Amino acid sequence: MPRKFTLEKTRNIGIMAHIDAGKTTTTERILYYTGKSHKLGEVHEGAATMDWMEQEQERGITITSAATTCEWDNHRINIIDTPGHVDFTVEVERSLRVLDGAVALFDSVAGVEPQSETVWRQADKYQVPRIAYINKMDRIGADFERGVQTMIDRLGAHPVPIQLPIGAESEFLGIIDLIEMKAVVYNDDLGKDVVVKDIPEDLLDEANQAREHLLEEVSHYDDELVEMILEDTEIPPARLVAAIRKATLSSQLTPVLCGSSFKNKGVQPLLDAVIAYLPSPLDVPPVTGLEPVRGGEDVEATRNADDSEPFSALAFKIMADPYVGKLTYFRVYSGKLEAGSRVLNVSTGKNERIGRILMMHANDREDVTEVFSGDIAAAVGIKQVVTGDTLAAPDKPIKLEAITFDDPVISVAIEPKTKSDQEKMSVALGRLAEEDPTFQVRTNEESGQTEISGMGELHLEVLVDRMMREYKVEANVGRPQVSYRETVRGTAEKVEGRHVRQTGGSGQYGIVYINIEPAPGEGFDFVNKIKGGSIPTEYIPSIEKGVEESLSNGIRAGYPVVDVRVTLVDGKFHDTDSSEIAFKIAGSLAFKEAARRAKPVLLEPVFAVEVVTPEEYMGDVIGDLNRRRGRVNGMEPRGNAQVVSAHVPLSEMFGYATDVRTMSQGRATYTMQFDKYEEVPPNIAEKVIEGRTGEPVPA
Ligand SMILES: Nc1nc2c(ncn2[C@@H]2O[C@H](COP(=O)(O)OP(=O)(O)OP(=O)(O)O)[C@@H](O)[C@H]2O)c(=O)[nH]1
Repeated sequence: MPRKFTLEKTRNIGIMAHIDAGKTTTTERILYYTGKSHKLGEVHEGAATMDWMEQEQERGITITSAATTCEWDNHRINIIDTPGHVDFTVEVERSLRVLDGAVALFDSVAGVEPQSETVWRQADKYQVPRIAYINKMDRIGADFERGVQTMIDRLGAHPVPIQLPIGAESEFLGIIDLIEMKAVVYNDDLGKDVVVKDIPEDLLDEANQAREHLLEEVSHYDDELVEMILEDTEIPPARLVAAIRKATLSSQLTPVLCGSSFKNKGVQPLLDAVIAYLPSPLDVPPVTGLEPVRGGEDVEATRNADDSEPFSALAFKIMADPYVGKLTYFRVYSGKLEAGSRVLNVSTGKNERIGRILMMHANDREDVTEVFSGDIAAAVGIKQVVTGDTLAAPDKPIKLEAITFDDPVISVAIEPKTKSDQEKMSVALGRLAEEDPTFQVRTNEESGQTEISGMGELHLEVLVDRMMREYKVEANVGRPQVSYRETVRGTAEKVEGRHVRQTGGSGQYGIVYINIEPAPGEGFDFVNKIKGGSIPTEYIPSIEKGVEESLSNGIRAGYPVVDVRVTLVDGKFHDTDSSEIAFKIAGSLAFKEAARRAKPVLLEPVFAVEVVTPEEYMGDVIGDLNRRRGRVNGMEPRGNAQVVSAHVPLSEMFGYATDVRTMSQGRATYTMQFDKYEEVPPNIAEKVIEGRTGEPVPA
């Protein structure tokens, strides 16, 4: 079966938005107009087709990113759903990795909100070309110009309107298209009665100015356009579109559109803009990766978006599906893949048979026999796979760069209610962890309890909820605990680790000397400076292993140790009594002693918190943040409210949702996101250590 759409006519896009900006509604409308969904569902009444998970409907937030395929104007658009809540940044990261372009969606009243900032920066990191859509133009307080200004102020972006709104709030009637210089007026709220006409007299001046601004901005990136402007040549719309496209693809500017998805105004022009300005798979650089070489070092290689190249794809999402089992969402970068054929999971080294290939639509799925480069689809039948694995042609493998994720910052203990729950629980947790790399499961060595950890309270809540509902596990859930870390602030030199047992039989003999020092941002670094063979090379890896094992057991409180450099400087061995195990133990002992001497400290996750509150509660909000050990960084007016931004340790933020509501009679809202690890003040560190180890706090 030949491909239905050429690569030029394919768009892989994401919609990035702050929570509640209207992403679900907009996606719904897109699916409606592209004919894949037949009724307009009001999101919070549970009819929305994208938010198919129960929890999502109840909470009204989009949690999992599913890829949805639709068609518009003879193009295929794959929409990779990206969530707006920072507890799910992993979803954002993974979708940014596989999409080629994005629609950044903003609320016309709030403008750019804090979490849009996070996502925007992530998109900068992956150099994703974007167009912006200022939604909710029908809301009271809607202000297109201010929305655009906040993109400059808060994102440092280069927004250029290619549309203007006609009216605002309840008077929002449609848009002015600055390319065609026409008015698009919606006569109803269903998006059915649309007329294109001349720009209304009273908006003509404004439209001309905006058009001039657009031409000026775009001409910075197009010399020929400058000439046309200077010579007063009429610029054909297609010529202008091409110039905007070029500047958008190189991320030099962001075209801005507007609308009201809820009132069905502006959605079709948005779809047109996706096709006009966002990249096809051919417009983004070819992927690079490493090609394994038998018996040698891997070599760098690229794969072009081309069906005749060897098959390569990235698995970006694994989902347990109640009907077909495990679904692996993947993006094909090169080549093609037939259902029933074999691929190599380059990351595991195992060959896997692809059972079925499915194209996912919002509310149905279509079996396809073949997928081509640039496609996004889901495979059934891959046994061993995790997010970020590369799938490739077995005879021409390549390993694409894996997706990187932050470590979890929060954990809870969970205890199954009965013996049969115990088994179900381990299956459920295993599956959920497979789907979500920022969700980890471990057994606490001391208590024997199962601990799960993730990126925030909500993240864990949702996962526990899914475990109970989808896998019918009954369990008691403990209170959320912060994931602390340990590190050293000082140094220690030539610290001995001695493991010597020579009481008959073959003894054990290993002595090592190490230095330890802080290594900010490096995780763990091991340096071998053994000279003159004081320890034979074959024992060095065992010493490193011994040190590494100690790292995970902590120094004072049993939390993982990070950002240290350990240098092996000297040692002693015995011809017959030395062994790998003896050196491993010596390494571990040396580390424990050295770390203890090098000013160990406890680190805690600190979150960037932004509270939006009416002026009259600002004093209370700030006072409360101070009591939570928060550092208030600034305040600024936004509309008729005040925005307070602060850094607050996660351990002090439990229950904040309720407290802030009580404090402000329900009127203040807040957002928080992980920022960095910082040292815990000594008096508090003592309490944490006591709580963890049961050791008394010194008076
Ligand atoms: N007035 C108005 N309300 C809108 C518009 N678009 C969406 N909404 C409303 O805004 C609320 C949030 O919309 P959603 O589509 O769920 O927002 P979202 O960005 O998907 O939110 P999450 O899934 O929670 O991240 C809903 O009550 C919508 O009805 C719009 O254009 N105008």
